[in-house]
Amino acid sequence: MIEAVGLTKRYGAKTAVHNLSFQVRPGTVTGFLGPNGSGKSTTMRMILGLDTPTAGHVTIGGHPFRKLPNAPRQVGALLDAKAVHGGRSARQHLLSLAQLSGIPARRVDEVLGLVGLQDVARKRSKGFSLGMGQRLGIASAMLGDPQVLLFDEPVNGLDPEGILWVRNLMKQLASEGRTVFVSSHLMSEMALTAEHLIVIGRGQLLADMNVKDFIAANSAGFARVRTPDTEPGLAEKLTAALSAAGGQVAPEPDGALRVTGLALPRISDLAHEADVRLWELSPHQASLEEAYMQLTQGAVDYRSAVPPQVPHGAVPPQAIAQPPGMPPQGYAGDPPAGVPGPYAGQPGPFPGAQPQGAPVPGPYGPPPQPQPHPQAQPRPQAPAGPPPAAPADPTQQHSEDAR
Ligand SMILES: Nc1ncnc2c1ncn2[C@@H]1O[C@H](COP(=O)(O)OP(=O)(O)OP(=O)(O)O)[C@@H](O)[C@H]1O
Repeated sequence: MIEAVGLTKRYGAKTAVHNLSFQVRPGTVTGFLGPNGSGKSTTMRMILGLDTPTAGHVTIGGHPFRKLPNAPRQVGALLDAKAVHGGRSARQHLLSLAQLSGIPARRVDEVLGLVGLQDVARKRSKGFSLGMGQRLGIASAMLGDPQVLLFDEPVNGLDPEGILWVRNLMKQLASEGRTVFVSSHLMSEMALTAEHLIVIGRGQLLADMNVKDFIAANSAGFARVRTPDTEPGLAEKLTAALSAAGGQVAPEPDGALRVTGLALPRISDLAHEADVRLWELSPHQASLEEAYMQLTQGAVDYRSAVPPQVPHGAVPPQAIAQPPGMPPQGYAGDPPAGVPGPYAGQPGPFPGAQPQGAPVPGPYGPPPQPQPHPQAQPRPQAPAGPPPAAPADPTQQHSEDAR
């Protein structure tokens, strides 16, 4: 298990990570999400002993990485796939890592086969594509058959077959009882890969919960209702009836109606009372991407000049409070100065965080109201995994000194 407590990292005046506390448990793929510059890589580097926290601490199996007995044999990481000597072949690269950690050469050939690089094993890695580099990085991480694995953007540059392979690999590793912590910007992929999410924005914890709860907590479900196309005027009649009953009704591009604020049975009854036949009445839930965009709206440091639309089914924009010690910054899309965000003035160490264990809104009820957030959600203990065997050398990745 990885455990961070009050983890903080400042680079001069810049606070990259602020008072971050979370646990990454074995037996589950835990996704690590956050906008660009939110502190994911910094957090991963601190976990791997490559950066020293300004305050707080982070441990793996109860020990700081640097004090782990035979750390490289217990923890594997992919931080930067380009951190490879380009003049060496894939096999030479892995062999040198293996030799440093006392891993037999046959394991090198095993992992090359595992990641599908056996045919190019003797080619210089500088000719590798982005996807091949990612596979080599994953091979390095898995070289020691470690119990704890960290992957920073592992599917970056992979083709659809490669993405599917990484997804299955992560799940397989977790099902073996390993701790798998993976960052990604691809929400659709995270929704398929991770069971649990840790979301940060501007270095602060925004959410620590399972994917299903995360979507429910950060988006409102809706109903799609369709009246017969053959009978003009029915949609308007139904809209009037639903609106009078307190529902919010919006047209969908295909002519159906999107209804929030009313439960499905109530919509059905109201349609019946208004003598409106229905061709469709179906429940819908926002996607992880919609929920994520909604949660992190106030915590995005870098965005295009044209801000994205707030997705349908998502809760209203939320402001992420600035942590103490962080310089005031102006962000496109932030609430105007002086307008308190919904979390302003709320107690607790993570003012921008989402509640865990808070009542999850009904799928067709009003959007959820933000709450102060306890920092850890109780999760069932995963079964113990196989003992760690051999190394991957995260210190091959760029270090604090190198930055
Ligand atoms: N060595 C450093 N010196 C100064 N500032 C740094 C250093 N490393 C990171 N930062 C800053 O800390 C913040 C967090 O950076 P970090 O790379 O951890 O974010 P990230 O979430 O991994 O971003 P991305 O998704 O773009 O990879 C950024 O503002 C970054 O510029």
